[in-house]
Amino acid sequence: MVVLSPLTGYFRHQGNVFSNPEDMGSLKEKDKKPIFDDPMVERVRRCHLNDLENIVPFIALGLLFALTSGASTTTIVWHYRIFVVARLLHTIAYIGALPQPSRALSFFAGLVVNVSMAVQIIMKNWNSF
Ligand SMILES: N[C@@H](CCC(=O)N[C@@H](CS)C(=O)NCC(=O)O)C(=O)O
Repeated sequence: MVVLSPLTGYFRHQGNVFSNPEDMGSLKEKDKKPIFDDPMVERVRRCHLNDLENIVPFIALGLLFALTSGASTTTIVWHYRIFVVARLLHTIAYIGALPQPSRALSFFAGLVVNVSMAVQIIMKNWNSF
């Protein structure tokens, strides 16, 4: 997820795809137009947004899971491992425009981990709510 911001910047500079006038200083006057529909820049931005939708909840759930669920260390670590691999594969599938269902499967693997942790946290702490 952290790499996707610089990757967006890389594709912006590669194709002179800037969205703000102040970013276009090096361009000729006729080329100084904001561009919001470059396929590669938008792809990386969608991938970044999808990471935010999934990794931010994972951080909160992963912490609560480790601290409150009572699950064994092995169970916790395997949830983390599967999530990390799933999200790396999701990024590779998205940025590489790999054929579906590669991206969908990696997305669902990460989602299952988040749902599994959420369910276990709720079940363990139900009486404390
Ligand atoms: N916000 C997502 C919700 C569903 C989702 O995350 N789907 C996965 C698997 S198909 C995905 O990679 N969506 C593409 C995206 O978020 O740009 C969307 O708009 O698609």
